Amino acid sequence: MRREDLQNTQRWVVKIGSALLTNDGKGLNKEALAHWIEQIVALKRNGKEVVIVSSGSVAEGMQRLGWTTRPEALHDLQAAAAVGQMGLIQAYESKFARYGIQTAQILMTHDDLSNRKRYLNVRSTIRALLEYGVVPIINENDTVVTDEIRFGDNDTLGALTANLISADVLVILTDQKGLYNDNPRTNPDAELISEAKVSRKDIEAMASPEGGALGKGGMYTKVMAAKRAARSGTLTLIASGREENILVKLASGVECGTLLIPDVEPMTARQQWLAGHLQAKGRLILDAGAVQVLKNSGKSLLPIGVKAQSGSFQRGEMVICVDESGKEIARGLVNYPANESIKILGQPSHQIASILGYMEDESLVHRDNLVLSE
Ligand SMILES: Nc1ncnc2c1ncn2[C@@H]1O[C@H](COP(=O)(O)OP(=O)(O)O)[C@@H](O)[C@H]1O
Ligand SMILES: N[C@@H](CCC(=O)OP(=O)(O)O)C(=O)O
Repeated sequence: MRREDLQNTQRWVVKIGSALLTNDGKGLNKEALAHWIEQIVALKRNGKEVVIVSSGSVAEGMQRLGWTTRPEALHDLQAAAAVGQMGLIQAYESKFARYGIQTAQILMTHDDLSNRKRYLNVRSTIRALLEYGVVPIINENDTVVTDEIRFGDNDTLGALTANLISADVLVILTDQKGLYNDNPRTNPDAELISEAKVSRKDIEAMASPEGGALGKGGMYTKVMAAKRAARSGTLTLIASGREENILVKLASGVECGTLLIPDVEPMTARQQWLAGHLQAKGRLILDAGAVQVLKNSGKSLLPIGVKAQSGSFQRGEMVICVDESGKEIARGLVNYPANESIKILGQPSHQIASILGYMEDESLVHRDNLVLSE
């Protein structure tokens, strides 16, 4: 993959972070917004499809409510987000309208993406919108999520969106020029990394979770987002939204920002959906034989290879499969609820019916519902 190849890419997800969208915490930076929109219009005229993942609702809500510091309490954050989302979407809508381009608001939660039906629905809605030339503008549905089930940062949402629509490119615009080998906010000698493969282990350590006062997740969630995006073969660009014409420059292959190249085997759409489940309800501890079978032969997980379990899960919920040292091997949807699976652990599958009185499946996790972790 070379920078010039970016000219030939088609489907882009552009994530614009809180740190960038707001004027030092005083509401939205409407001038900057107008400049990104102008560039997105240019990309569209060049034949690209663009989906925007935009933060900024909490910051805009704080401004509208006259609050100067980001509230701590969840209900206050949610109130600010509900007020601010109005302003955010108004700003996008009115600016795109000047170019005769329609926009659409999509608010998503983690639940929407882990429920297979809702996931497929939102996927076809976004595809339809793109077909009609509309620019979808996505944010987390902050008003309905609780702390345990939120994405929190929009980098993760951007990556899952890129997976959802098999985007070619995920651009993460932020307030730094890209990924540095150390946090430039605390280390003035930190150097910008122009290009790296996503499988490089050291890039995670370089990226600190410390962000600015308004952003969530810092650079760490951006690097993790690039790794997630790579599951659909999507390449990630982390770049400064403050640089003039940044999107147009990136699209024409100019070297700026950090290019994170997917160098891992892309997953199938179903595997991406499985891997995108951020919350698991339980753990299964596998013996060494089962670990090998899962890793090397792509077979289902049978109860005989499971030594222990924890957590309370229902049939069809996500569980993490770990080896005896606790290292994650795979994730998958379990075929039996916790109170039944505990009875069949270590047992051969032909015993399931006599132990439980019925047999749903001979496996605890079927291979179609299983995805290997890194
Ligand atoms: N290695 C790094 N390179 C660049 N920025 C970093 C790094 N580690 C941490 N950061 C911090 O991440 C911040 C961007 O993240 P964040 O504040 O969450 O912004 P956003 O709202 O755009 O997601 C930067 O301002 C910077 O201070
Ligand atoms: N959904 C929140 C965005 C969360 C957030 O700040 O994320 P990020 O821009 O990744 O630091 C909002 O609109 O304010």
